[in-house]
Amino acid sequence: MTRRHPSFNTLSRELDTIIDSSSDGLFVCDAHAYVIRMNPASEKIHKISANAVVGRNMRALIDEGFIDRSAALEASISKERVSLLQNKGGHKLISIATPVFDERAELIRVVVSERDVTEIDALQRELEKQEAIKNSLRDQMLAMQQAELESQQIIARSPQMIRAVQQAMRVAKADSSVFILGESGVGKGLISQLIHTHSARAGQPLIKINCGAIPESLIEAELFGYEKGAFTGALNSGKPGQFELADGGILFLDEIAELPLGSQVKLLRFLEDGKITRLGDTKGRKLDVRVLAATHQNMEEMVEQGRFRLDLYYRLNVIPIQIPALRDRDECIIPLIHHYLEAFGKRSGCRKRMTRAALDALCGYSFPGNVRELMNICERLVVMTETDVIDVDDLPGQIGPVPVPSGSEPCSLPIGLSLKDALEKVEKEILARALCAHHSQLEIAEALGVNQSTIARKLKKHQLIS
Ligand SMILES: Nc1ncnc2c1ncn2[C@@H]1O[C@H](COP(=O)(O)OP(=O)(O)OP(=O)(O)O)[C@@H](O)[C@H]1O
Repeated sequence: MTRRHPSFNTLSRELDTIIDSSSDGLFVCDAHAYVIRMNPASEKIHKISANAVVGRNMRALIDEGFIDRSAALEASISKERVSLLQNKGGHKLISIATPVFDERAELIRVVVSERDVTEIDALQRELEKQEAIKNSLRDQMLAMQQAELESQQIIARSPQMIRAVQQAMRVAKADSSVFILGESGVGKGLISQLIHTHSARAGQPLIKINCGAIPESLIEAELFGYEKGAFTGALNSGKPGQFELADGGILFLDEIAELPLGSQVKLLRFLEDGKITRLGDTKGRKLDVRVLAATHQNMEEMVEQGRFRLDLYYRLNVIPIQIPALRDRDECIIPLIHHYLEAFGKRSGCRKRMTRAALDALCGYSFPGNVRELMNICERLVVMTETDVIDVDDLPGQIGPVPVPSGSEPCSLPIGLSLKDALEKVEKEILARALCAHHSQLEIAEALGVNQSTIARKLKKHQLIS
């Protein structure tokens, strides 16, 4: 079946219907901006009848104050599409004038479409207002959170650290176990406190146990308690373990990777059924304890080596929070320095400030001991610097204006030094670094592979402690 082309009359009727039924205002002008027709929507927008406008020139309508500007007039002059946004009787009107050309590229008509955008504009403004209110509320909330964090002495400025803190605040409300991961001194203990403060158990104890600091033979009794006669030297009365002491509250197991395999089994059992059994006892005790665990070890490696149970690792790792190393959060370094200079300054009654060069040198340092090392450096600087201004020369040897690549020589030795003096100097430097990176002589001794009394003696000899 062939389709017949519509006649001119049919086309014209169709066009009339389209123009008249359009909800946008439409009007047509000739090449000299005389109005030829105006649709009902346009009559409504301008509150005027088409009869009063058709045949009139746009210039005259402007002169009579009917409109301020005419898109049709401007398009008839420029012979280009013109868009105008104007106010008309308290309404916002968008007019788009499109020139129409004949086959000889002569302008023959200008078609103008108009739309009253007052409502859209009002909606847009309302939306912007709501957005501004939302932003200001969010800023207020962030400022409050920041103030709260600072009151808890937690400085978080880098995106990764802010994320870790936000995660901690979020999981605080849930009652699940949390696994806090990160190098030594990054603030895992601090995050455990934050979780405690924001949890429903805030009014109950937060008990911290460093699993690495308790001898293997004692840890099970320490954690789970014992009954009388459980072992030689056991108290006659028996003794509750830390789990029982933390009942209703939170138990923070730091250095969890150091937990012996026997205690790992007991911990797993507790995480599964909420029961512990004292050493020498036969019946279990039901307890209500939330467990937080932390480690600086690579747990996957520990599991692979058979030193940590896979099932316990999975059970603990349900909610992991990774705390980034300080060298990976540049934005935190200067705020932390200011925070600790201020805190130690207040404590010792001598306010100190730091030169830009010293701050730059510290920012370029890798802080193997993380925030703890930064804190110790600040404390030493506040106490030891004689002037009020701390400069590069006052910084410990390992930090200097030119960063020393890690793994290279610990300190530069003057030529001509005797072997004995050179060794002394290197030993002092190594001890000074270790002092910054660790928080006890025991830790330094472990890190350097000597016993604690040697460390104590050498620190004294080099006058690194009084
Ligand atoms: N974001 C921080 N803002 C302010 N002080 C911090 C921050 N992070 C850590 N500190 C401080 O650094 C010190 C070390 O932190 P913390 O003991 O929590 O580290 P850790 O990761 O638990 O170390 P370790 O694994 O050796 O136990 C603490 O004195 C703590 O107050």
